[in-house]
Amino acid sequence: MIGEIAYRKEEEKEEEVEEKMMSAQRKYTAAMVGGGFPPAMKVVVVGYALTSKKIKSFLQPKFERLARNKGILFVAIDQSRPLSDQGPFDIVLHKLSGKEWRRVLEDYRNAHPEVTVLDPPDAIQQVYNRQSMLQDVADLNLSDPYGTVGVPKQLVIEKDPSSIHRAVNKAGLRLPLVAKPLVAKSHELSLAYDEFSLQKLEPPLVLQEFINHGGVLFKVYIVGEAIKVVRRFSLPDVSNANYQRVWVYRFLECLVLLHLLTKHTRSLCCELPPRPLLERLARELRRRLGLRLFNLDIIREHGSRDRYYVIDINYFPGYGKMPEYEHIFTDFLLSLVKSK
Ligand SMILES: Nc1ncnc2c1ncn2[C@@H]1O[C@H](COP(=O)(O)OP(=O)(O)OP(=O)(O)O)[C@@H](O)[C@H]1O
Ligand SMILES: O=P(O)(O)O[C@H]1[C@H](O)[C@@H](O)[C@H](OP(=O)(O)O)[C@@H](OP(=O)(O)O)[C@H]1O
Ligand SMILES: [Mg+2]
Ligand SMILES: [Mg+2]
Repeated sequence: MIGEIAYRKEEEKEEEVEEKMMSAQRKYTAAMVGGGFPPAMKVVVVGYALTSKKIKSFLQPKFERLARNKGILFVAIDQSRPLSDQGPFDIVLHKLSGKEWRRVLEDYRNAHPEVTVLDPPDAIQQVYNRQSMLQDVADLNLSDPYGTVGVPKQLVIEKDPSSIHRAVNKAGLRLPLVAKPLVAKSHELSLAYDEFSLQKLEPPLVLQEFINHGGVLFKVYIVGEAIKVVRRFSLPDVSNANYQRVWVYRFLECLVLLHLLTKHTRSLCCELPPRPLLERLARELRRRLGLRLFNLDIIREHGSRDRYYVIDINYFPGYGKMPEYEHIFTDFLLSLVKSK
């Protein structure tokens, strides 16, 4: 990768000139980095610790090229070496799992408060668990002239599938229910249409009331203060006609079915949620969650003009699918350094 090679060269040269420089300035200059950056351009060094899947979807060549032109250099973090021995970085982008890695990041944040770590590991943990994921949206209880934003009624089942039926009745949840694994990184989703199917589910999971929403979902991508909304196909509404039988099925199978059913009969129409409502929601959640890189899955209740539900929050989602992400993301990275 061009960025890595350039960076290694820079490290070697840095040793040579270190004595002369005697500067606390951590920014890289073109002279230090070598080819690629115009002379005297301050280079923002972004260390990244991402899975190979994420690197492929996020660090696309067009994005890296644009970043380079704006003076941003992406450098792969080597997990086998101490973080403090690498860099120096201006920003660290990460999405890796494991307790040990979280500890490494926390130690690094404490030792290097001058580096912006996106985002704090503890804050990310909150949205990795579906029990706590939507808590801030519920607490916010947003309601203004543009609409209301809530969360579906939900219940956590830790274990014992035979107790689900009783727990559902006690909590007053109405069927059908969406069952999602408690750990948000797992994407297997089931629909339970009646009491019989409840005992077939495998805890630990979260049960959520299914909300009819016309088969359209809004993905709201958030990058710092920027937001971008796109429409996506979603699960079709549940009616008497399509749930006379008991169905518990995997989400993938469901998506194939959905795709076949809707391909020629539907287009992604309908109005986006009002911008001021989304801006307020994003602003509040950024602050409450302590995150800058996430997206929200939002649905509008069928038959309502302004009743919205947040059903999912994803940390560092698939930005490669967000229109204009290259410009939005690079501007965001530069703004972080500027604001320091
Ligand atoms: N409460 C609900 N009411 C209606 N439909 C829902 C509900 N919850 C989820 N869905 C549907 O199921 C899909 C998957 O659910 P969800 O987004 O929670 O799962 P996920 O695996 O975390 O998805 P992602 O890939 O976005 O991380 C949604 O995109 C939506 O189509
Ligand atoms: O952007 P949306 O449609 O919300 O979907 C994302 C998921 O929510 C993320 O969990 C995926 O990222 P990870 O594979 O890093 O978990 C992410 O993977 P990607 O970055 O490889 O596209 C997406 O699948
Ligand atoms: Mg989702
Ligand atoms: Mg999700």
